[in-house]
Amino acid sequence: MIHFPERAAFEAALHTLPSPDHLAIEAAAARQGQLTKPPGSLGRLEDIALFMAGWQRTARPRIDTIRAAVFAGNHGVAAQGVSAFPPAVTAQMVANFHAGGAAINALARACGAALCVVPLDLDRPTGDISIEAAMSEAECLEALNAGAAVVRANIDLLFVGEMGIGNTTPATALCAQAFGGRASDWVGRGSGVNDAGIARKEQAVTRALALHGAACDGPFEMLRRLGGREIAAIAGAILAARMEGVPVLLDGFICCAAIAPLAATAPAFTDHCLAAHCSAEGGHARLLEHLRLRPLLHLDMRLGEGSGAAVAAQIVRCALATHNEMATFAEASVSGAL
Ligand SMILES: Cc1cc2ncn([C@H]3O[C@H](COP(=O)(O)O)[C@@H](O)[C@H]3O)c2cc1C
Ligand SMILES: O=C(O)c1cccnc1
Repeated sequence: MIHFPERAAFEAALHTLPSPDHLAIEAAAARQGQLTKPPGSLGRLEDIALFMAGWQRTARPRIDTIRAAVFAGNHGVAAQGVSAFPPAVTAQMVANFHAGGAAINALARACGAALCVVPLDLDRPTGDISIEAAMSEAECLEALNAGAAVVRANIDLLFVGEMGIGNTTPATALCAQAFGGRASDWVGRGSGVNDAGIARKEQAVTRALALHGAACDGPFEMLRRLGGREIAAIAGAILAARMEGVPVLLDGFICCAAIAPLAATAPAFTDHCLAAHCSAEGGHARLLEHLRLRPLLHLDMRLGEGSGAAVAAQIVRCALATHNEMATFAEASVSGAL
């Protein structure tokens, strides 16, 4: 299991990222060329099969074990009136996850993912980023490691989600800090705030950037000052997945914002990630461009929890079903191209 004993270990890992197995990708591409279909006719399903082959280091990638992890945290900045819902909803939704009644429960069942729910100190909201750092160094490290702890090398596909009332506000701040621009370039309605709420959110993010911007000298400091526990946990999980060679399906705005500091430092960071969907949240399309990822789906979803990733996991299943189960031209005695 991956563990980051200190901040330096987390940042060093970003400079020694493993690459996919190019021989496995070539072998998988050769197989794709022999299957009973015109070359390229399965479009991005073929790309997904090659992606999975590269990270699983085999020409015949599998999808027996899908792990979904939902991290939950509470945010001091919620006190600024940046969400349409009260902070108590975070813990209430965690209870709903445990009871099996949330969207992610239904969607994880539908795609055959084993779901784990990881509440992170819900009784202790992080610091309000508009007036102080979200976390101490120890708290941030603990959250990163809580994320890394859900990853095992034998997982075929990982996706992560989050629950945290107010968390689109730190997510917005992380995007602006990592990739530039003003709060207004990245802000959106989150759980459904009205115009006055958007104005408060923009102001909170602008204050946070002015307060912390100059001190954000790397990805750890960005996550510590501007993030939150569930956001740092997502970053830790996705980095640990890379270190273990586990491919990842990214979910919506918050999930992608969590890795913005990592991708801004190491642009190849997202190589082991597929973007499940483009959320309806204002800044997500722009964020995906900065992450150099093309989303698989546009379903106007804006929920989080890993919900979009769970839907896209079915597409990954379809990609591997065709890749592994189709007959070749020779096996089926079908004539090849003229
Ligand atoms: C009942 C409920 C379930 C949710 N599940 C995910 N979110 C999503 O909404 C929150 C972010 O939006 P904001 O920044 O506006 O608070 C996060 O918890 C996110 O996961 C939910 C929100 C609510 C209200
Ligand atoms: O894109 C998301 O994941 C999202 C958007 C709004 C609220 N919660 C999550």
